[in-house]
Amino acid sequence: MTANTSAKLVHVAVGVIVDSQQNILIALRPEDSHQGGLWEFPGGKVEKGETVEAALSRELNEELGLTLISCRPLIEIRHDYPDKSVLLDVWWVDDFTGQPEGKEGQPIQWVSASELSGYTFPAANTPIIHAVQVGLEAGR
Ligand SMILES: Nc1nc2c([nH]c(=O)n2[C@@H]2O[C@H](COP(=O)(O)OP(=O)(O)OP(=O)(O)O)[C@@H](O)[C@H]2O)c(=O)[nH]1
Ligand SMILES: [Mg+2]
Repeated sequence: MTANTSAKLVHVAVGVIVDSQQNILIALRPEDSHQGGLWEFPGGKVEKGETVEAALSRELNEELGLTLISCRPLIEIRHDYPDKSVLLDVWWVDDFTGQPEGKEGQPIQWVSASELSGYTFPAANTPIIHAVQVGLEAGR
């Protein structure tokens, strides 16, 4: 049987969380996960019947213990990995409450926009990182 990649497109809600000092929160993906051992912007799969914002809010709570207050769309990226196709729906997270923790044991780190270039992310993230750097330079 021939796989139909578009039928398997995985819709993912992704948050670029920015604090008052313009630092960005990144997390390390577990070794045994898809694109494991690479850094990511927190988020996860949009469930059936869920809006992207609701998925983002749920994922930020599950993964980091944060409560989302406000977010705005940043960029949408469609990327085909050899084993999987993803639609990354990326949002600025401008306001949240709570102190982020790696609730699933994942290391987390606050980094400046320029420091992002020193971390290895999945291939799909290259245009996201560019958009974050341009956006923060322009004062969003
Ligand atoms: N969260 C997140 N996922 C990303 C990024 N870049 C990227 O290619 N992905 C891909 O998006 C897909 C879904 O993300 P995820 O693993 O966070 O999904 P999830 O939280 O629902 O995890 P689960 O499958 O263990 O329930 C993965 O295939 C992952 O490799 C990113 O910056 N953040
Ligand atoms: Mg996730």
